[in-house]
Amino acid sequence: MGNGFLEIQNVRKVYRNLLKDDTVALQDINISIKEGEFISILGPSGCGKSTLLKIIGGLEKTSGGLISFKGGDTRELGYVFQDSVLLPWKNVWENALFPLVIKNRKTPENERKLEELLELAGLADFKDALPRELSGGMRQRVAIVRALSYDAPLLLMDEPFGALDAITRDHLNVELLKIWERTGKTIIFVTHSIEEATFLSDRVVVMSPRPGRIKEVVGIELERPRGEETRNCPGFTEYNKYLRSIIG
Ligand SMILES: Nc1ncnc2c1ncn2[C@@H]1O[C@H](COP(=O)(O)OP(=O)(O)OP(=O)(O)O)[C@@H](O)[C@H]1O
Repeated sequence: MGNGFLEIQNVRKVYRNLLKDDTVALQDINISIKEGEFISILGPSGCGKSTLLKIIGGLEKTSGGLISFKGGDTRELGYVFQDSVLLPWKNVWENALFPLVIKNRKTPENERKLEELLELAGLADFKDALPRELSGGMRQRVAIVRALSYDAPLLLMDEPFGALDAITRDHLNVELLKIWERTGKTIIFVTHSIEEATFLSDRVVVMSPRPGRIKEVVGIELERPRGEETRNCPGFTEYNKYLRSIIG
């Protein structure tokens, strides 16, 4: 066993189906993730990206292999989904605060940190707004702040910007990197988008389907901090081309 922050060793997942053949969703998955890394999981539909994230997050059991998380309690993970449902009757502040209330950790210090996060996410002026008064991008930003509210060391994101238009998605990618750089969290980010994976990641885990396996792990050595100008640099285009060639 290695000594990474998060070690995934020989993980396998089989979904048992009563009426048809079983689905081998994941096979021979091995990754060692360092603390503070930004990792993307990239691959075509059905290659097991969400299954892998759910297994890491403890929402799904493995059929074999080991997951070892040295970052603390696995219940202390932040999770952001494509459609991160906010409570419609609670305003932005109350939604973001909700995990702290449930975990009985609503302290003045934690509330101050939450204020800072809302500021960082550009939501400071919208604390009193209800979810229906926000754009899709703003709702996702609230969901990210909510997931970070209890200072989870690991943030799992399953296509959080998948339902947004390209301009909003690009903008939120920049915002997310700012939050990541400021908070030092480890992030595992599932996406279909090659450009998004290149822009955000330290390493991109490229998966292939049936059964879902890791095809290659590609280190993205573009300078940080990254911003809108990163998309215009030749390295960005080269990485995108390379990732596209691996996915095939
Ligand atoms: N609960 C389940 N029961 C049975 N099969 C499942 C279940 N969840 C996923 N699968 C199957 O496992 C495989 C991997 O699915 P998964 O959702 O992890 O892929 P994905 O790469 O996240 O796909 P997408 O990009 O479309 O969200 C697919 O063949 C899917 O049909």
